[in-house]
Amino acid sequence: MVRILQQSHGLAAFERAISLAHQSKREVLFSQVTLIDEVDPLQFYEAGYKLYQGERSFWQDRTGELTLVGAGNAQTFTSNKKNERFIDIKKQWNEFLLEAVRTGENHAGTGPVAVGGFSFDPRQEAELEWTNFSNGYFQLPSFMLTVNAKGDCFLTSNIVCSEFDDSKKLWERMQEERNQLLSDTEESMKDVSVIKTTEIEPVKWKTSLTSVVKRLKKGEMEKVVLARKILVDFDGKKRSDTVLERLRDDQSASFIFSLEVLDSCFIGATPERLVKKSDEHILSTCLAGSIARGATLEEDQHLSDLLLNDEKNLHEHELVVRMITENLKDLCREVTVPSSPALMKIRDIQHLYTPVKGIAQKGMSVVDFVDRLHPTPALGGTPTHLAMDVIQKEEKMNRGFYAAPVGWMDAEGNGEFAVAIRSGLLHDRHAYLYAGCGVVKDSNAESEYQETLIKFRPMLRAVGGTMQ
Ligand SMILES: C=C(O[C@H]1C=CC=C(C(=O)O)[C@@H]1O)C(=O)O
Ligand SMILES: [Mg+2]
Repeated sequence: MVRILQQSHGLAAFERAISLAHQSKREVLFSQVTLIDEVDPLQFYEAGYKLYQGERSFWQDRTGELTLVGAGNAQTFTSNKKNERFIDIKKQWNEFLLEAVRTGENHAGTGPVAVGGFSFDPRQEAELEWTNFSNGYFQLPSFMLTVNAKGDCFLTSNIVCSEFDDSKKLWERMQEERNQLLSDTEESMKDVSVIKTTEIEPVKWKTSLTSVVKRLKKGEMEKVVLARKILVDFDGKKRSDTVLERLRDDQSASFIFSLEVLDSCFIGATPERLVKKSDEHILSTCLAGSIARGATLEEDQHLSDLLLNDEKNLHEHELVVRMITENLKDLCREVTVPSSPALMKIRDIQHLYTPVKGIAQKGMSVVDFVDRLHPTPALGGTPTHLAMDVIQKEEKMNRGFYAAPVGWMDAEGNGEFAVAIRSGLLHDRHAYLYAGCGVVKDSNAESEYQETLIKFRPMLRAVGGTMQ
C-alpha cells in the first residue's frame, strides 16, 4: 500500500466545491494534491488496469524531469473541429476550470492537468482503427501520479461536482477508489504472442516516393514527409502495460507516452519535442535528418561526421529550423537559434538536432504554440499546404495521431507536447505502427525505405514484432 504522506484539509475544500456547484448549477472541479510515498510510475499504471482500463495515460519526458500517469477519466475534452481543434480544446479547458476549487501543494505538473493529443490532419478520413479518436482528445484523470526530477511523488485527485451530487457519498467513493488504486494490486500479466508482421504495400510506397521526388526536382515543392504502416497481429489483445515497460527500458532518452481511449491505445517513444512552455520560457526542437548508429565507436563517429556534413540531410533539417524559428518569432518577444545543428543519438538512430528557445509574449498558452507549429516540416513538408495535399493523396492511409502533437497542459497554460513519431496504435488484436521520412529532391526511394525500417525498430521491438 502506498502511503499518503501529507493530507491537506481536503474535505472542507470539497464541500466548498459541492456548494459552488449547487449555487451555480454548473459543474465544478475539485482538485486535491497530496504528497505520497515513492511509487514506480509503471506500477501505478498497471494498478489502474482493473478499474480504469481504457482510461489511462502515461507521459515521461526525455529529460526525466516529469512523469505523469493518469488513471480514470474525471472529464474528457474532445473536438471534432478541423483547423480550430486546438483553439476549441483550449476554450473547453479554460471554461471548465473557471470555478475550480484546488487544494494541497502546487508543483509543476500537479493539480488540474489534461493529457492528450490532436489528429495529424483532420481532413483525412478516419480509418477503422482510429474511430475512437476525435480530432482533439484530452483526459483529465480522476487520479494522477506526478513524479518530478527529485523523485518526489504527488497524487492529484480530481472530482467533477454537479448540483445533483451528495457530498458525503462522492467523497467516500473517491477515498475508496484511491485506496484501491494505491494498494498493491500487482498481478502477473499474461502476454500475448505475435502471429505475423506485415508491411503494408512497401513497393507502392517506394513508387509514390519516386514520383514525389520527380515533382521536388521540378521545384513544385521543397520537401514532403511520406509515412507508411506496418501491421502486427497477435493471438490476443496486447496490453499497453507490457509495451510501456519495454519502451521505458529501451528508450529512456525519448518521450514515452500512452493514451488509452476505450479499447484502443496510442503509444510510443518519440525523441521529438514540439514545444514546451514553462511560464514565459519556450523550447522547441527541430529534429530532421537521420543516419544509422554504428556497430563500433569508430563506425558510429564516422556516420555522425557523414550526417553533419551531408547536403541532403542538412537541407531536410534546415527547412524545419526555418519554419519553427519564423513561427516562434510571431509569438515570442525573443528567439534564439544555434547557427548549426548538433547530433541527437538514440538507441537505433542519430538525428540532426537544433533546439530553438524563446520568451513568450504575455497571455499565451502552450496550445497556442502547438496550433502555430503543427505540422512542422519534420512531418509535413515545405510549403506546408502543398505538402499536406501530397501526403493525403500519396499515403492512402489515415495517420490518426501519428506525427501529431501529444502531451499535457495545466491550468496556467503551461505544458509540453511531443511530436508523436516512433509510435503505434494498439487496437483489438493488432498493432498499427507508423514511420516516415523527409523526402527532398535528392532523396532515393530505397534509402528512404531503409530509413523507415530503422525508425520502426523501437516499436517493433516493444510489441515483439519481427521483420525478415
Ligand atoms: C517522420 C519521422 O521522423 C522525422 C523526424 C526525424 C527525422 C526525420 C527524417 O530524417 O526523415 C523525420 O523528419 C518518423 O520517425 O516517422
Ligand atoms: Mg530523413
